[in-house]
Amino acid sequence: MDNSNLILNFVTQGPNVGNQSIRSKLKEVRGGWKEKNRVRKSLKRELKKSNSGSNEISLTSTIVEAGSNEISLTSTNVETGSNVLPEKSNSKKQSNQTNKSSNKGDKETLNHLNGDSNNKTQIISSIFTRNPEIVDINENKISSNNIANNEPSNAPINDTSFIGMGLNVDLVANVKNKLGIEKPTNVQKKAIPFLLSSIQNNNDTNNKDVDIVLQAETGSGKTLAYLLPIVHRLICVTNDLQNTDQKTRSPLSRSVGTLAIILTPTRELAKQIFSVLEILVNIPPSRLSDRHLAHWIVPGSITGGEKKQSEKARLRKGINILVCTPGRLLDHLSNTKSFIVEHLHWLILDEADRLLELGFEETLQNILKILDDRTETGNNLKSNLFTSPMWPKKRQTILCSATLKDDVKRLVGYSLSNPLYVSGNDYSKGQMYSTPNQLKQTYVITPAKLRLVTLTAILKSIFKDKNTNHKVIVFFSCCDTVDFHFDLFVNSGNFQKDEISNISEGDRELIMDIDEESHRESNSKSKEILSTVIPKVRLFKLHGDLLQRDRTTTFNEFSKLKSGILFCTDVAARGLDLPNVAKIIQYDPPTDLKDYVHRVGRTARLGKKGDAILFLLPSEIEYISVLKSHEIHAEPVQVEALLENLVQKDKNKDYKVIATDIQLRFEEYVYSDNKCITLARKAYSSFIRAYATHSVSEKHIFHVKKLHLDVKPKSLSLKRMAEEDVNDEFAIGSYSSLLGPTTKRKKKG
Ligand SMILES: Nc1ncnc2c1ncn2[C@@H]1O[C@H](COP(=O)(O)OP(=O)(O)OP(=O)(O)O)[C@@H](O)[C@H]1O
Repeated sequence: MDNSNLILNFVTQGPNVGNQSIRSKLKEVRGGWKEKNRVRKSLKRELKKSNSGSNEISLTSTIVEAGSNEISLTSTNVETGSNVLPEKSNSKKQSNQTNKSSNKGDKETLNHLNGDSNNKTQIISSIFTRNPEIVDINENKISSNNIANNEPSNAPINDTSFIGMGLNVDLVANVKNKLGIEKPTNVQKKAIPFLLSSIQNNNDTNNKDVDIVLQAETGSGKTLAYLLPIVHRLICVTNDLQNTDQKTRSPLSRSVGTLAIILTPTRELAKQIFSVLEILVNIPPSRLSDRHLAHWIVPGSITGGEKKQSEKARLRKGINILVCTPGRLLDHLSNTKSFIVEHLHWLILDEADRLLELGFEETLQNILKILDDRTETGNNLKSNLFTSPMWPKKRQTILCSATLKDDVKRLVGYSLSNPLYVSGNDYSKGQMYSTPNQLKQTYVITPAKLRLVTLTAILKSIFKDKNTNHKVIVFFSCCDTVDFHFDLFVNSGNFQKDEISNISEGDRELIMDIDEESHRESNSKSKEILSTVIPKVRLFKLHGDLLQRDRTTTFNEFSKLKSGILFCTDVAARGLDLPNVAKIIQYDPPTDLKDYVHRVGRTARLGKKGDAILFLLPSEIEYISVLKSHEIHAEPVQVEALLENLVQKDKNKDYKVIATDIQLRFEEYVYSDNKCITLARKAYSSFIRAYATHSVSEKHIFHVKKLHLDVKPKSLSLKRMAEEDVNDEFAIGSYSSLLGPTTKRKKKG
């Protein structure tokens, strides 16, 4: 046989034939895993020879194309005694045959190979057969002028400057030098003057230090919109005090306690805000004098990631601007006596919708009550430190949100008094959501069986040019699906099927242990995790079940990175500023519309271009109308067009053949190891649970019952799933339609 066209065939035996002897012989082998692997392979070869006449044959074949790294693989179970030997043939003819035979009912697609159909039958997974018909009711309703108005809506604007708005010159210079920010965005232009109002509109008592609701689309710079005025006012207060009391440099110190609290829903966001704050207050000596303008201001972040005692110690010393998460704040307000909040002047509720969504409403109410009781503002402040007109006359509360749903409005009702609504956009007719104009939004209706290969096709096409940098975020609905797909994309590309697929469970466990050893060894050498499915691309995962330390590392690394893929849950959807993300893939639709807005908002930030694609099942098409009713317009993309991206090198190849090969490789990988199967099963059940959490208003589109009807018309139902939960085959079969693998399996052992 020619090396350039190497075909390997492995024939599986009945589950226990010869396995005992392999296992016992392997145990006798001395030496490391490499030696054991070598012996195992030779034993397997012997075993194969001696059993070549067996009646029940499960056949798998691997075609290795010389000169190419791409390994294509097909497999299935054959129930006759015929020995099936696929050969590499004219690939185009082969794919044509695949197409023609694609309707052959319950058996997997039969592919009679060119020229010798009598005894050479290749059977491939039928991911292209019996898929529901896709009727896109939205397609012809979309007119091109609805799509991605190219004028960026969240970009900095040229007609105003920060100095023109009244901000301190040195603060503005600092922002320019350290953050490269020169011009305000629309929301900053609108909000900052109101937040400086004590200074700007001193005579206008109606317009002084009002509470503010800040609603602006994602990536429009809301953080600086509230941080800049606070730091500015503290600088002005310092200057005022220095002018009245020339002898002291500044009588204000960190011991004055906490003057501003910024509440955020997640630790990541708290850390992000804190790092911006550190930059803002670290102003070099003024060009006009040698004074450090804000030297006394100590920012701090308390998010529960460290020991409570050390948090207490930091609070005792004094944190003037505190960024924190609600649970920890309430804890310290209730239990840390040295936590001084009597002089609090600003309270910011950032990502307010997310705060509520994570169930913090009661915590927020308790925090507000304690702060109301303990805060002394305006005339109640006895110290001379607070006589400057630059202090807000009362505690100013600012609520930020990219979306304004009813729960947020309720929160506004009891936490803000007579608030002023400032919006970065021209929200029309009670519009609650807005996405950046320049964001290109698309959707693809994908039959369940094609989801995984479609995702692979998109990722492969994005990274096909090795010299271009891309950052991509893929959103999943739950932690377990992130874990499963992460493992699949990290390991399945290197998976050598011949290593393990044809041996018993007992031997498999032994061998998997050996292989894990080697895997651990290679992983400890390199900290970077590369995908083997999308070669040479770094892969990250981020979700709430990971250790905080790992989450922080991932966030930091992915932020700095030029090229890579992040698999994540909605933990990364809110507020996180991950620079230069080019594409968002919503592999699982969001469980709430506002999550859609936040997810796509990780790209197209600050006027930059961005792309977002949403995966929908055929039963979920109506979701596009829901988006449209909220002025969110997405353009359809055909699944076939995306899959054609799989044909990269050999243009004569049929994308269906390649997609099937990829799918089967995934399947073989999943079936190779009990751990993978467990991951898959967990992913499946968590996926179903997450699916059940779609909001009531969208239940008619995303209903678990619909999902089952759509996914496996004949055999699937939730009840059946529960009964059969112990059965790997069934679980994987069910899972497969939704998450990936689709080949029907014979139950082993
Ligand atoms: N005027 C500006 N010009 C250029 N860049 C800016 C400007 N204002 C803020 N930025 C930068 O834009 C990025 C996004 O800002 P920020 O995180 O505050 O946006 P956001 O509106 O809060 O977004 P999200 O709703 O997604 O949380 C940050 O990296 C920030 O440094």
